[in-house]
Formats: sequence, C-alpha cells, structure tokens
Amino acid sequence: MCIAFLHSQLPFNPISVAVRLQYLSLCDKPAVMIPTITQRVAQWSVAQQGFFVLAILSVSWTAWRLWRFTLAPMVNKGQVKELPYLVPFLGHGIFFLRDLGGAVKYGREYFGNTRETFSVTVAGQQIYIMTSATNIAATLKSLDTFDYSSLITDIMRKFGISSEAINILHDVPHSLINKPGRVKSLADIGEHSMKQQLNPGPKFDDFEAVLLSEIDARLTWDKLSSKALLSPNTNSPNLKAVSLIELVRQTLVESTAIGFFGTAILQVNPAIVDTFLSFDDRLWMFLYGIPRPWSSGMRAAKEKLHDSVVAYLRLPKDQRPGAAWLASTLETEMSGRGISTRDLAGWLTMIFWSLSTNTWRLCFWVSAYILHDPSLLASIRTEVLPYTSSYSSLSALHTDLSTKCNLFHSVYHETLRLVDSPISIRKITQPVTTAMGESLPPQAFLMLIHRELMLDEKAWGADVRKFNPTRFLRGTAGEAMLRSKSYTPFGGGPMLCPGRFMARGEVMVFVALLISRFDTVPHSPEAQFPRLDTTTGYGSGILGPMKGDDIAINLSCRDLGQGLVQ
Ligand code: HEM
Repeated sequence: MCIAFLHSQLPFNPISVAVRLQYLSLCDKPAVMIPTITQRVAQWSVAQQGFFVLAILSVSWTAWRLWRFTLAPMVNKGQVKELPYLVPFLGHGIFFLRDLGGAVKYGREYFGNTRETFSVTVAGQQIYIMTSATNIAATLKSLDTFDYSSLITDIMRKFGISSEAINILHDVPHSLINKPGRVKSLADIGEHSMKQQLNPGPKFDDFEAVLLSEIDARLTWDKLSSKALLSPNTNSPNLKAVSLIELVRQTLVESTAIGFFGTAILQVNPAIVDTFLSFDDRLWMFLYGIPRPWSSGMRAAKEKLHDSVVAYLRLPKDQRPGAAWLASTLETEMSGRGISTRDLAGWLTMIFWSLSTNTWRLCFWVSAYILHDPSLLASIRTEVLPYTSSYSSLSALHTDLSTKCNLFHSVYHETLRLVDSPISIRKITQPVTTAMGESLPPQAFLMLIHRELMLDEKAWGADVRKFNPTRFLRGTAGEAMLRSKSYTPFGGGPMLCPGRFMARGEVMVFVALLISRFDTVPHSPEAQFPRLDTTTGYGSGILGPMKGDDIAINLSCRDLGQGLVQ
C-alpha cells in the first residue's frame, strides 16, 4: 500500500521503472523473468526478505524526498516552496495538531525568514501559509479569488445545522428573484442583521446597554459570582478572595446569555454558563474536528447547549421577553422560510458562541496585566475614576474609557496584540499571484497567520514579546501602529470582525468598574503571572491561560462616588 502511495506521489516510481526496464530488455521472455525474481526472493530467509523490502522502501523514500523537495523546486521555479517532511501523506499533521504556532514559526525560519508563502502537507491536504503583512493585507481585501463561504458552511455544520437548512439559507425565493435590492437569501439577511446589531448605531446601542447593565449588576459586592469565590466560608464581611478567571467568565458569559436570549434561557438551563464553558474549554477539539472518543466531553457539552436553545425556542414567545433584536429577527425570518427549530437553535448557538468565546478570554488578560502590576493598576485607576464615579449611561462610560483614558486604551490594544492568535482561512478559487509575486493554484487552502504579524520583530522592535503598556499611547509613534498592516487582531477586509466594538465595551467597562469599586490585592503576593497557552487553540482567536493558571485576588469595597447619574 505504501509503495502504491509512493507511486501516486512521484512522477516515476523507481521499483516499477526497474521492473519495466527488465521487461523491455527481455521482452521475448517476460513470463519467465518476473517469476524467477519472485521465486528467488521466496527462497530467501525471512531476515533476507525483510532486508530486501527495507532496502526497496529506503531507495523509494530517498528518491521521493530527493525529487519532491530538491529536484522539483529546481524544475518548477517560481512556485511556492514546500516545507519538507518525513512521512508521506501524514506530512506535518502531528506537528500541526500539537503545536500549530510552532510549526508555522519553524516553516518561516526554514525559508530564511523571508516571509515568502510556503506550503505544508497535512494528512494529504496541501495548505499554503502566509506570514507576510503585505500578502495578508492584499489577500484579506480580495473577495473574488479567496473564498470564505465554504468555511462558514463548515462551522455551521459543526454547530449541528443540517444540509437541508444550509441549502434553504442560500436559496432565494422565487417571489424575491426579480425584486430590487441586495438582501434576498436568509444568509444575506443573517449577515446584514449581524452587522446592524453589532456595528455602531441605534441597534448596537440598545444591545450594548442591556449587556453592560448585566455586567454592572454582577460587579457589586453582594452579586459577585459565588463560583468565583475561593474558600467562601473563610471570607470576612469586608473581604472576598476571588479567582479572577472565574469572576470574568461567569460575569461575562452570563451577561451575554441574558443580553442575547433574555432571562428565559436560565429557566430552561440554569447552568447555561457552565454548559457553555464546558464546551468552550475544549474549543480546539471542535475547531480541529477531533473525533470521538477523544472529544466526547466537548460533543456532550455542545449538544447540551444546542438542546437548551431548542427548549428555549419551544417556550411561547411571550414567556421569553428581552431577547436581542438579532435573535428575534433571525427567528422570525428563518421560521418564516421553513427552517426547523433545531436548525434555528444551531444558528443562535453559533452566534452566542461568537459573542462569548473571545471576549471573556481577552477580559481575563487585560484584567490580569493590570492587577498584576501595582503601579500600572494605580495609574489606570487614577485615569478611569473621573469617569466611573459619575456617568450618564454605561454606553457613555464605554465611549469615555475608550476615547479619554489613553493608558487604558493602550493597555487594551497591547494585550490584544500579545494574546490574540486568529487565523483567517480562505479557499483559492482561481490561479492567482500574491502581492509578493508567488503563484498559488486554485482549490488550495490558504492560512493567514495574524499572530506572525503581531509578533514580527521588524515591525514592532526588539521588545516585541514583552508587555509594554505604553506601546500604543495616543500622540506617540505607537498610535500609528494601530492602523498598520502588522496589527490585525480582528482580521480585515470584508470579514473584519463586526464584534470588535462590543468586545471593547465589555472588557473596558468590566475592568474599569472592577478596579473602581474594589480594592484589589493579590491573594498570594509571590504568585506567578499566568502563562499563555500558545499550543492549545492556536488560531482560534484569543488564547487562554495554561490549565490551572489564574490570578487570585482579595477584594474589598471602595467608596465610589455617585456612579450612574440618572
Ligand atoms: C476579542 C474579541 C474578538 C476577536 C479577537 C475576534 C476576532 C475575529 C477575527 C480575526 C475575525 C476574522 C476571521 C477571518 O478573517 O476569517 C472575526 C470575524 C468575525 N467575528 Fe470576531 N472577534 C472577537 C469578538 C467577536 C464578537 C463579540 C462577535 C459577536 C458576535 C464576533 C463575531 C464575528 C463574526 C460574525 C465574524 C465573521 C464576519 C463575517 O463573516 O463577515 N467577534 N473575528
């Protein structure tokens, strides 16, 4: 089987060539020649036969390597180079699965750090890897040549949306075919509605107001999540020891669930936050398509989440008030065109996941960087207090924090730069030449590695891997970097993340209220800063901390002026 495989990979197969040559030179008696070799081999001892097979395999393997990674690149000049690998078909599969970021870095350095595009083989599939800012910026803009719809369909399927529903989503009803206007298919309506809800405007304001008010309510002394309390029985009336990671994720995910579905989601599943987190903690298995039984826990949590949303949708509409405009609009539009409740629930689960997953992780890291450094904490507290002690609305507070608190704003972006690792995946639809002049074949997959840009020493300087809170301060050269090709935490082009405003509001308001309302002292002063987990989940967005890493803090109340002024 292995030889058959080598045959398919090589333009020639050394074994079949040898046999054919013998056949041609002795074509008058082929029937005698071939059985003679077979008979001779059959007479050898097992050890000799093993050695013979090994010798053939070694010669085949060496010829394959020599052709594929040395001679072929010389013959096919101008084509994207391939990163060599040892095991045919498998290629870099295991390296990619275990440490995708490490594999990409290895490839970039292997080709002399030129940042040219290179290709890798993963389980028989050839994938092109881009790490150059110029190439990535040009690719993100081009819709005709680089398609992302098949990837969205893939995610939908993973969220349990049926093929039938996916067909309906892209269908345009006959009654609409001749009507003017762009928005016709359900997929168009979904995309358009998502942008209306998430891009600044009246619908964004309404949604943000609800979401931030839920966060605000949970960041008060009596309402702090009980799941975040470390040793609840020993807390004094004025002091609470808290796990930062639990405080952040319980607060943000629950606020998002209520903001998106309304409180009825807690009636159908009071543990919706834990169900979501049980799935989200194993997200890499979901995105990498890890099969059962290794991913059974992730699959069970995802099913439970999906079932909860189905149960929610089966409640009469008047028993589930307070849903976001986006959720209600999609429900009306989709059920009107025959999408089943289960498929609709899959779609809403997918949006709930997009709203929650990256934001809580980013919020954890921004809080961690600030709380871990007492002098940074003091500076940011001084900066935000004038706004958190008196504000007209939580949305106005978000605006003030992001436009007037320069150090806080810089810390937000510096954290994003260091902890974000999204990968944009595109399918090449036609032969194309990249901005750096490389030819890419159609039908291949392309990965745009944003983290490679955000950690490029040439763009950011020698301290690129260090947290520098003032890197993006307004009025400095760093401010311009926010608009550079090397800073793409939310992607770019037509797929630029529409959730970036909501994420910033949630994170900035959470952190500002936390440090304004509470004195925060490390629970154990010698504790290490949480380590970033750069292997699990590389490519899916904001990276999490290593398992078990956290910041434990002692909270006590501060006197905070008027707060919300009605
Ligand atoms: C820190 C938080 C976030 C980060 C780092 C982030 C990152 C990204 C990135 C890099 C992309 C581009 C993907 C590509 O090019 O293939 C993207 C797209 C997207 N993001 Fe986010 N995101 C965040 C928060 C959110 C939130 C809160 C939502 C709300 C639902 C959201 C919804 C989306 C959607 C719908 C797209 C696809 C856009 C489209 O199809 O046109 N994201 N995000």
